[in-house]
Amino acid sequence: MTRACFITLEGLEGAGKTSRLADLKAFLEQRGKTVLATREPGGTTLGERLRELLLAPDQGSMAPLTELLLMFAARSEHVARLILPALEAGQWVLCDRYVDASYAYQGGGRNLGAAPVAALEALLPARARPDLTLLLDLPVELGLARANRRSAADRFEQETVAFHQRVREAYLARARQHPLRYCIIDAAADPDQVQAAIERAVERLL
Ligand SMILES: Nc1ncnc2c1ncn2[C@@H]1O[C@H](COP(=O)(O)OP(=O)(O)O)[C@@H](O)[C@H]1O
Ligand SMILES: Cc1cn([C@H]2C[C@H](O)[C@@H](COP(=O)(O)OP(=O)(O)O)O2)c(=O)[nH]c1=O
Repeated sequence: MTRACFITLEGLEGAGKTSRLADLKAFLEQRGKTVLATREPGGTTLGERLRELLLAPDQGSMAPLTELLLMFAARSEHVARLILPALEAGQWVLCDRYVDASYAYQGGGRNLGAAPVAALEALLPARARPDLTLLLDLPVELGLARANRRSAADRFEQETVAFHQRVREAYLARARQHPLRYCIIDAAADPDQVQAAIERAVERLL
């Protein structure tokens, strides 16, 4: 039996992470895996409460470091209570956003840089490092247009195009720094093509 894997989906708003995660869960279950699908910020009761604070449009701005620390507070709870126990029980874990989102949004979008994110990441256990990160990449305007069609804008979706451009660039820089872990997927393509590319990438872990 192969070891349970930890797979993260990353990308801009509207990239298709939520839709593809559901299909990927079904694909893995067809292969006989038990799968936990979860998201960040969130996943636990406390994490979902922190998510509400972090995303509420009427929250207004917060200091970038406060935002980063709240993301990691939610993540610490998520890792300890959900992700590690699932992996240790042999379940595959699929997570809609994870540490790389902090590099992209707080490090890149909010201009904090990578150092504070790396310092917090170092506090997480080694087993909580993803085996594969699927970066659903697409132009900013396309992602925001899709996200706006879906629902009212949250605190991040209200940000400028320039903010989201920095987020995208920070994600692509992470992918260049971690070429073995990352797989960049063209998320502007049709859903079927995106799903096929994801399944090819995941097949290597099976
Ligand atoms: N490849 C695609 N082409 C066109 N529309 C898509 C594609 N993938 C997702 N969508 C649509 O875009 C919107 C955002 O998708 P979603 O999965 O919620 O993205 P995310 O979780 O990355 O923000 C949804 O309305 C979804 O149906
Ligand atoms: C996990 C994480 C998320 N975020 C942001 C990115 C998203 O805008 C938001 C989560 O919203 P979410 O609804 O999950 O994103 P999407 O619209 O793509 O489905 O939180 C960070 O800024 N840093 C982080 O570490």
